[in-house]
Amino acid sequence: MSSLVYQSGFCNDWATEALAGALPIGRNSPQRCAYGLYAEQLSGTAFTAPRADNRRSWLYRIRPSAAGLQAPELYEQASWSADFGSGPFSPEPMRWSPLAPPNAPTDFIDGIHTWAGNSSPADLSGVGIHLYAATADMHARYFYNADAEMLIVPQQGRLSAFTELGILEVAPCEILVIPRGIRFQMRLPDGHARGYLLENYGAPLRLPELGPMGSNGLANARDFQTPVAAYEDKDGAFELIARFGGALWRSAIDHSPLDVVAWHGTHAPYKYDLRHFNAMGSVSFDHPDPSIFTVLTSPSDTPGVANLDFVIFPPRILAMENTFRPPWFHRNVASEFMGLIQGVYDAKAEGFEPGGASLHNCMTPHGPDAQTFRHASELDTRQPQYLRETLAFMFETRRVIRPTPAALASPLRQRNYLACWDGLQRNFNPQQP
Ligand SMILES: O=C(O)Cc1cc(O)ccc1O
Ligand SMILES: [Fe+2]
Repeated sequence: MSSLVYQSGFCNDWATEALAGALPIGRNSPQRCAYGLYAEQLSGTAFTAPRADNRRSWLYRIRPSAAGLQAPELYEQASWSADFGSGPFSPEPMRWSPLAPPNAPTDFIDGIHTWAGNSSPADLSGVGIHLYAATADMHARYFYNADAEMLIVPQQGRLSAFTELGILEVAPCEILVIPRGIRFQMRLPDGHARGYLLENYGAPLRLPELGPMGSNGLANARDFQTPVAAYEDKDGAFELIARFGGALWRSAIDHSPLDVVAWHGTHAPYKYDLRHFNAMGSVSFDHPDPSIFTVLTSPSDTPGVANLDFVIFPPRILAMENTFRPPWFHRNVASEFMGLIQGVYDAKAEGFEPGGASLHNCMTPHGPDAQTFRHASELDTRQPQYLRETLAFMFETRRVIRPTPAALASPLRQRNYLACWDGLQRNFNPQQP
């Protein structure tokens, strides 16, 4: 991994400068900024959001964001959508094999394929769920998302994000969060990358409460990393792509927008290594609800009901005695979109591949496949069980998740997914308690 410098903590009130003295002291907007910089505020929450939820940063930049831009024109990228349809769609459980790499050179923006989602950017709630597969750096172009905070889950290949607020590099088993509005250019240090992208149209992701767990555990705040200020001072013919209102817009820009020399505030990108997640679980019996593995949550207006929970199923030790240890059979009011970063997921012996995806919607019955059920019913639970080198995740939402027409019709769709429960034969015998 490269020698990038990060600041540690979750949504601290950061302060960082690439040139000494670039940050004003004791005020945000002096009459004249040091080095001839312009001051600009970027807010990610309402001005009046409670202090604990409030996100905004002050940027000190070579040119203000409004300068040097031509009027935007629509940019066609047909595979990235925010229209999740309105007609009926099947509640059947669905599963897909991984995306193949693109044939032609494709950058991160063009490599996004929308798979599912709910609500809309216009409602400021809901999510867009996408897969990405890319083989090229973003060249002479930059991007920002006005519609959503972006949660990126790499599955293959590293990503290097040069953002307005600094540079972050992530590899599989790490995640990257780029808040609404932050401009960036994505580069691929390995020449290819594949993974999952969630657009969060709702409240910014935050750490879940820990309740009776106490002051430590799950994702610990100090393991989150935010970059230090870094800038480009480049004039030239570039383009700035904006995600706005469910469409992409392209503007010519005469300089690099990554020209922030210093910044301070709470609205900033961050990365997190999922291997630092301190998994909690049952040390007596029974399989806990998966909310125990929440990494980040986007709350809704209803207490306890999230717009999105980002949940992982990390390597861990199962100790529960006289218990059916894998996920139980269930039907939930919440809807679940899952992906696999590496290894095997403990509810599915086969068919759920790294890079693949599954969807179990509101009240759709699902659970361990027949092979997993047989094995877990016979296991000696006096011994602990070591789940190593596995990493699955779930985007769990309060709203039904609508697959896109492209996902429904995709050749990657495993049409026989339902058959994984076929082998669960009837064992009932009223004579044998
Ligand atoms: O369906 C799944 O595999 C995800 C899941 C895991 C678990 O441990 C409990 C409930 C649940 O929905
Ligand atoms: Fe589930």
